[in-house]
Amino acid sequence: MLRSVLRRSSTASASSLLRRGYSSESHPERKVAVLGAAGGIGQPLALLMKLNPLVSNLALYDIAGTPGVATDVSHVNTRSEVAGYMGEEQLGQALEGSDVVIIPAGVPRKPGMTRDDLFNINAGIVKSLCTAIAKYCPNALVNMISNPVNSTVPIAAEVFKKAGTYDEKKLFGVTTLDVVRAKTFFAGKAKVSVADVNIPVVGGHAGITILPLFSQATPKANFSDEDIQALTKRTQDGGTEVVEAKAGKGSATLSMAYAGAIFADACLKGLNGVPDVIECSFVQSSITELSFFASKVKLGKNGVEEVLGLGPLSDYEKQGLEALMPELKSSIEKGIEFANKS
Ligand SMILES: NC(=O)C1=CN([C@@H]2O[C@H](COP(=O)(O)OP(=O)(O)OC[C@H]3O[C@@H](n4cnc5c(N)ncnc54)[C@H](O)[C@@H]3O)[C@@H](O)[C@H]2O)C=CC1
Ligand SMILES: O=C([O-])CC(=O)C(=O)O
Repeated sequence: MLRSVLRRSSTASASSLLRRGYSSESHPERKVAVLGAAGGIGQPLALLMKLNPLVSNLALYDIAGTPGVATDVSHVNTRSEVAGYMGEEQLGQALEGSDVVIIPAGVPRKPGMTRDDLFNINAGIVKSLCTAIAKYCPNALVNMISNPVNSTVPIAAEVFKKAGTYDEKKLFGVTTLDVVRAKTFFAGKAKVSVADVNIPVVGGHAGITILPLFSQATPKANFSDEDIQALTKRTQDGGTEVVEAKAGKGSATLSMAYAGAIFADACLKGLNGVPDVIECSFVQSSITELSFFASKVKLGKNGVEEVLGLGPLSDYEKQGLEALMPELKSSIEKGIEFANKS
C-alpha cells in the first residue's frame, strides 16, 4: 500500500450511532470522493461529508496536503472510513467505486477578477480530473464546484462524451450557494425564519446569469420592486461580496462547503430512493434554448429524474432571463470549444 494513503476506521460504536437517530445498517454503502480536498472549500466540505450518515467511505484527494486532512477528519466519531490520496498516481484509487464525486479543485478569485478569469487555469484541471472520472468511476454523480461553473460543466460533459461515458443525468453544476444566499437575504429582509424560506435560483453561476426567482419565494412577502431588485443584485453579487471582504485571501469557502454538503446529501438521498428530493442545479437542459441551464431538478436513483420548468416569472424576472442568455450561451460555448480543441 502506498505510504501516503491513509485508512482510518470510524471509532463510533453502533449504539452511539443509534443514539444520534440513525444506524449504519439502515443506509446502503456509499463512497464519496472530494477532489481538491485540502483546499479552502475542500477541508470544511470533507468534515461535513464525514458528518453525513449516508456516507460509508470518504476519499479525500488533492495534489498536496491530503494525508493531514484525512487523518484529522478520520478521528471524528461517525460511520465513514476516511482515506487520503495525494498526487496523480493515487487519483484512480481515490475515484474507484465512488457514487458521488465532488470537485472543488482549482484556483479561487481575488478582488477585481470575474469567475471567467479563472478559466485558463481551472479548465485544464477540470478536464484532467474528468478524464480520470471517466476511467475509474464512470457511473458516479459528479458535483462540479470549480469555477467558472458555466463553462466547467460543459467541459466535463465533452470529456465524458469523448470517453463514451456521458450520462446527462449524472453531471451537476453546484449552484446551491446561490439558493443559500437568496434564502438568507430574503429571510433577513422579510424578518422570517430562514428555515421556512424557499427560493428557486435559475440560469447559471456568475453575475447576471444568476437569476433568483423571488416571485416564487415562500413564504410570500410584500416587497417593493426596489426591494426585489436590491435582493436580486445582492444574490448575483454574493460571491463578489465575499471575495472583497476576504481582500485577496480567496472566495467563499465555509458557506460553499455548507452548500456543497447540502447538494451532495440530496444526491445521496436520491440515489438511496428517497422520494421528492429537489434542488436547483446547473444541468443539461431543454427548458430554454441553451444546452445547460440551472433550474429545480428532481433527484433519483440514477441522478436527474426530472428537470423542472421555470414556472411563472414576473416581468422583472423575464427581463433578467432575456439578459442572461447571451453571456451564459458564450460561457457554455467556451467550455465546449476548450474541451474539443485540446
Ligand atoms: N460553485 C460555487 O458556488 C463556488 C465555487 N467556488 C470555486 O471552487 C474552487 C475552489 O475554491 P477554494 O477551495 O477556495 O480554492 P483553494 O485554492 O483554497 O483550494 C483549491 C484546492 O484545489 C487543489 N487543486 C489544484 N489543482 C488540483 C488538481 N489537479 N487536482 C486536485 N486538486 C487540485 C489545490 O491544491 C487546493 O487545495 C474555485 O474555482 C472557486 O472559484 C468557490 C465558491 C463557490
Ligand atoms: O465568487 C466566487 O468567485 C466564488 C463563487 O462562485 C461564489 O462564492 O459564488
